[in-house]
Amino acid sequence: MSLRGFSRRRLLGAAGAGTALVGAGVAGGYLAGSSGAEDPAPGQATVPFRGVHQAGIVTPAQDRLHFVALDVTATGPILRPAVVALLKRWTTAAERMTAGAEAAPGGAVNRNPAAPPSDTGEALDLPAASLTLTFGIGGSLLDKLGLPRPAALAELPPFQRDQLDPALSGGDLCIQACADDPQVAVHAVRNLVRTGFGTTAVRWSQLGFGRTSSTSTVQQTHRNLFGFKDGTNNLKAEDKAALDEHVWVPASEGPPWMTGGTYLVARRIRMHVETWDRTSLTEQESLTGRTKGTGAPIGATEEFAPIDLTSPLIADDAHIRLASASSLGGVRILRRGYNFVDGSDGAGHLNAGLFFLAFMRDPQRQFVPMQSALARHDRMMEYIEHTGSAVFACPPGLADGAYWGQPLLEA
Ligand SMILES: C=CC1=C(C)c2cc3[nH]c(cc4nc(cc5[nH]c(cc1n2)c(C)c5CCC(=O)O)C(CCC(=O)O)=C4C)c(C)c3C=C
Ligand SMILES: [Fe+2]
Repeated sequence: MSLRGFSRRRLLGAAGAGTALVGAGVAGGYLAGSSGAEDPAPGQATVPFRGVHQAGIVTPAQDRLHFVALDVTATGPILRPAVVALLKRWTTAAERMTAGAEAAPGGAVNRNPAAPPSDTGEALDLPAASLTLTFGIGGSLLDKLGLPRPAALAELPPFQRDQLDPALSGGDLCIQACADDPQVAVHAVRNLVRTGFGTTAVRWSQLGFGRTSSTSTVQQTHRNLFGFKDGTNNLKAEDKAALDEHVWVPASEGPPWMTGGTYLVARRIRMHVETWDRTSLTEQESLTGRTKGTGAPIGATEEFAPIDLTSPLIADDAHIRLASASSLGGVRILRRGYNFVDGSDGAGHLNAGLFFLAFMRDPQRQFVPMQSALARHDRMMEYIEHTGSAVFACPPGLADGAYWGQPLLEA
């Protein structure tokens, strides 16, 4: 029986999502880095909402995304209490939905029929589908609250060939919803957005499909819309030392509310797939630095073979050379992006691309040098265009009873 089914909803009752839902998460859920050997049937899995780190970062990347950036519309003396109240409501609803329950007790059909339902209903009867909800804070919200921005949350500099649309960039808050069912991800975002009415307004949002990064060694590498395996040389959940080095903010770096958290860089990258499709296979592989079939580095046969950067077969302006840790003094990032197709552009082209999401300890020291090198020298830039950009601070995971943003707002 689905957690969203009638029996389950009655079982949870009006008050007690907390204990029951945490239990459901542990019983049926993935633990970060688990082997997957005991995974429940597809769609039935739950990912624990609380923990040391937020879910949706190193937990196995699901296949679908709905990402939303919001602005806080409350101002003046009510700003801070309104944000605190909203984050408490969001946390309660998010924890319920990640466990497969409706956004609020009573839900879609079991409340006063003369009042709007407390859940919009489109996920009734659907299981949790590994839903994760990951929350981030934009530097602009800290400015509004009169709180200092961590240096890592400074605005990104302009990069060569950026074509950023302000309407697809920035935001005071973000929520990343990932699930193995698009309807579950959309339902979660819609219900959180609805809960924010009067305090927040949607600034921009992005749907994604076909994860372009694996975040665990048990996952297969999927393909981007250029047809190449993407995520082969990504950081993986199993490499905890690398995550500590490149992803999680250590206590020594501060501020205290970010210890165990990470920063998210989001870039909406349009891919000119029609131009790409008129490019020879040899050129496609040469500018990527990998073969299209197996994903192996050019000159090797296995996908996960080490990249020999002394080889002249990997061109100086190949994507994987320019983005590699050895070309960037050891810099690495955790990629977690998705493909998108937002219809067409009215000029006979698909409005398609990669919604690039990456988590890192300090965007200024990691994303900035990497993207600077790519923007200047990457031959792939002839086929792509960065049209949206945002950076968010993603605080650490929640202990029992805590709400999203609490260490920041109650410091
Ligand atoms: C600034 C960071 C990066 C952007 C922006 C980016 C865009 C982008 N990438 C691809 C396709 C592939 N990227 C691959 C590897 C790769 N990409 C980045 C960073 C950015 N990519 C890194 C750090 C790496 C790994 C480099 C390494 O050390 O080997 C690959 C190869 C497979 C893999 O390892 O993932 C592909 C393919 C596209 C299409 C794109 C923009 C649309
Ligand atoms: Fe890349």
